[in-house]
Amino acid sequence: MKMSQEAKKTKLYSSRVVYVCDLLLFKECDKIPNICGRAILVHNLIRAYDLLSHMHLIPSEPASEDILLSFHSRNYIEFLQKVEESSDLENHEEDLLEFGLAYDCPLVEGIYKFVQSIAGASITCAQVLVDGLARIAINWCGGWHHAQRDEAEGFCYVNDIVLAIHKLREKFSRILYIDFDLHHGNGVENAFSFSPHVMTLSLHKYEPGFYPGSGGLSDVGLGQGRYYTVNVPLKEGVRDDNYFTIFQSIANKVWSTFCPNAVVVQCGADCINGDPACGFNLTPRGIGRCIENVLAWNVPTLFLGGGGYNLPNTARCWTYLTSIILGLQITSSIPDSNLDFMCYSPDFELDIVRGNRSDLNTAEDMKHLTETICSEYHHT
Ligand SMILES: O=C(CCc1ccccc1NC(=O)c1cccc(C(F)(F)F)c1)NO
Ligand SMILES: [Zn+2]
Repeated sequence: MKMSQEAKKTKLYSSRVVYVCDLLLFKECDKIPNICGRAILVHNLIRAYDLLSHMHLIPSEPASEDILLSFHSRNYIEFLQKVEESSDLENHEEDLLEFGLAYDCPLVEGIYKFVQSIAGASITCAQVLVDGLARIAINWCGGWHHAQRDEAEGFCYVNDIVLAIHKLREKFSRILYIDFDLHHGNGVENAFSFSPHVMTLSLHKYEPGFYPGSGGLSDVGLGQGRYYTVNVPLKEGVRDDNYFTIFQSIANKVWSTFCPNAVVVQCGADCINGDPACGFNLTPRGIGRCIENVLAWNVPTLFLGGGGYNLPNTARCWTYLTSIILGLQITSSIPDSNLDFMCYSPDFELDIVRGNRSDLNTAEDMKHLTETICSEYHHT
């Protein structure tokens, strides 16, 4: 049967990798606490390694009010619009607190435009996958997994991930969300805990008093969504081998039982050795092996950023992951054409080696986690 022009175009794109390249978005991203300058640092390193020429660069469209309301409450969105216009913030004190706009989510300048921009980038990527214009999309300015429907939380002002998954649901019936960030992806899990169409899989540090505190082994989803929430609570110091082994076991079980037709991956880099969060002892190679597993599934996949407070290391990590996604080998010596070359001193190497701190996860811990999680499927 003769291929139509349109089908040929889509066929052509379906092997493509789309990358959100938008200087306005990078500027908005700088407003997020503690990661000022990170977005452009990541972009500059990806460019210095000449990876941009292998991707289809797209600008980001700000999210409309309607799209934001597909997850967030009208109260929250209207408050953001109101507070952006008003100059006298004094008598909004208690409202600010009610919507989480305090402490780790201080009010940022032009907050509504900021939220439209941050959410819009991930939704733009989801739209590209829905339209079949590419099989893979990357937005390193996304991944804000703590935001709840009616409040900001944990540096997350809008849940771009939930909004992107909601957009993907227009075309895909079973979506797997994978969260590699050091912290539990509570906002995304909460949004879909009752849904059998979205499976959320989060690997994170889990110990008394560690933020956000949710994501225990017994947290398996609710109602129709029971057993469509998977949590892998880990102790501190986990290393690449333990992490990859348990991810591979669970991911392959999830693949064969849930059969996702689209995947969203949050690649928060605060799980990497050297991050001030100082939780895990992973290297980008460890996460790289996990996403190679995901790439082998060959279904539409959206890659997002997230945490990552050692800015040069986060740039190293996401540049390395971009090369894995593209299937390209890149040199470990940072190109001296890079604008921020001095940030990568003293080694000027892309590789991040693991630390010597011990992995508190014993072989028994890992065996127990794997058996408990992989045996869950006998119920369904
Ligand atoms: O990374 C996060 C947010 C973590 C968070 C939530 C609520 C309150 C504080 C934090 N911040 C940190 O855990 C943290 C860890 C290391 C370094 C920093 C930094 F931003 F101050 F550098 C912050 N989620 O994936
Ligand atoms: Zn985090």
